[in-house]
Amino acid sequence: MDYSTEYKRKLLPVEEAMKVVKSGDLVQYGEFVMNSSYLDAALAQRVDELENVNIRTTTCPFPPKTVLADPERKHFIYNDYHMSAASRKLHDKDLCNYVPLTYHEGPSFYERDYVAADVALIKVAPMDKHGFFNLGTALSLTPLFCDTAKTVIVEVNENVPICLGGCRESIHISEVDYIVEGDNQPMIQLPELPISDTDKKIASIVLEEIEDGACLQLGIGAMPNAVGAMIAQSDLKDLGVHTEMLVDSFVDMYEAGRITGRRKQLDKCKMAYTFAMGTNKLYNFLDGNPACAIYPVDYTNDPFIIGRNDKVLGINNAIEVDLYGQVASESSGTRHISGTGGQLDFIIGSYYSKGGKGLICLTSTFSDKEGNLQSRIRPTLTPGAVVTVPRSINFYVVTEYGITMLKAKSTWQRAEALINLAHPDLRDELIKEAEKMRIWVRSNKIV
Ligand SMILES: CC(=O)SCCNC(=O)CCNC(=O)[C@H](O)C(C)(C)COP(=O)(O)OP(=O)(O)OC[C@H]1O[C@@H](n2cnc3c(N)ncnc32)[C@H](O)[C@@H]1OP(=O)(O)O
Ligand SMILES: CCCC(=O)O
Repeated sequence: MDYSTEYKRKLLPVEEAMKVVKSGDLVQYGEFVMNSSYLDAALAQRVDELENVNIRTTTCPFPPKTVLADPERKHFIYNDYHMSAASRKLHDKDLCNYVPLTYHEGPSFYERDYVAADVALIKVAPMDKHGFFNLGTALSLTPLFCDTAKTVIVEVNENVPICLGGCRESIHISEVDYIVEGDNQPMIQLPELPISDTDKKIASIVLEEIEDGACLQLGIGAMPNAVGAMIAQSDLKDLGVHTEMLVDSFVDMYEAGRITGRRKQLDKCKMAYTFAMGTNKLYNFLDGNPACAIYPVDYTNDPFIIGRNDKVLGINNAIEVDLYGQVASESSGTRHISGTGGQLDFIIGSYYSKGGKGLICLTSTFSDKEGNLQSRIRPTLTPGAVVTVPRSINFYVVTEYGITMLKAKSTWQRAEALINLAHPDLRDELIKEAEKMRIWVRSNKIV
């Protein structure tokens, strides 16, 4: 079948396409690096004509022009399911709302009609001969935006890599209302983060936990990248990947021969993921590569699906952990930092996995804005901090001073184990605080 007539019929100049948006609408942007700055800039041109337009995204890496054009928030109200550094800065200035999300539940928000977009603005690769536009590096919740929006507008960009997948990695022209040909901006690249000596120390402790045939999930930040770099140089065999986010270090591990996926129970020989963010090294690797399979997040992050692979090793970062074992990864006190994302999904999923381990990794200290060294292992979480992983679900905690497994430990055993992961100079203070909090049973008091 020839789709070129339909393509021409649906093709609009960007200014015309943006006229679809009305005051009071909910406009759903794409996700992660698949956000379209081209469509956003065109919508921003209409700032004075529109009122009370809600925009939703997931981890948009740039500050949208719609938001910058409206510092009083009279026209556009911006919402993010998970703060990027750019969203965090906007949130600090009251220009971005956070929408709490346990990541694998995201698609169900739309399936259950808790939220429905009026207009979806989605960046895609050029149409193939079968009439499909590939959705590129972010599947996540995007198919549900397209299913539920009253109007779907796609921006075609020739630089979007074709990400092959397990399901719904493309949208068909019959499901698209309007097509805009964009400015073919290159893919947004995230700089590789510098890896500190402490990150390397933590990574070396994590490496000890990884066996041949393990199935990896790496979170965001320098430390998971350090783990990836060390694995690439190790002699580990037949590692698998079932992750939320695919980053550059997976390419290094694959090219070094560490990843084959042969021992996976699901998606054998494929790296399963729901979004990718990194540099062109990653995007070039993904393009048309059958070794990778992108899926919606209600597959990759469903704890029961995660648990069907054996030896799942989830490696994620946190902001602080208290002596009860509660993990705060999304806020520092009342300051919102990021989001729950898939952290809880992977801690729970790794526990369901035969031989699985869910690791919360953090440096033992943090320098505050005044340059004072603060312990990230704290008696209680900073007031206002949001709990990302409850104590009953937390599994392993790692700092540069070691690793501990919390399951089946009493409250005093947990506190003792966690104090042993704190910076040695800060341990006495933690012991005193634990005593005040009466965490110890008298006979087990630390002396
Ligand atoms: C994409 C994925 O991660 S997939 C994995 C599953 N999802 C998750 O784990 C989600 C929850 N986790 C996260 O969001 C991240 O891992 C984080 C926030 C815990 C750490 O991420 P990193 O990129 O290493 O954080 P980074 O060191 O850049 O700090 C981010 C911000 O938090 C602030 N921050 C970090 N630690 C602290 C602290 N102890 N006290 C106060 N502020 C802190 C930093 O100053 C920075 O703010 P800024 O941008 O204003 O300077
Ligand atoms: C949107 C989810 C991103 C994360 O898990 O960090």
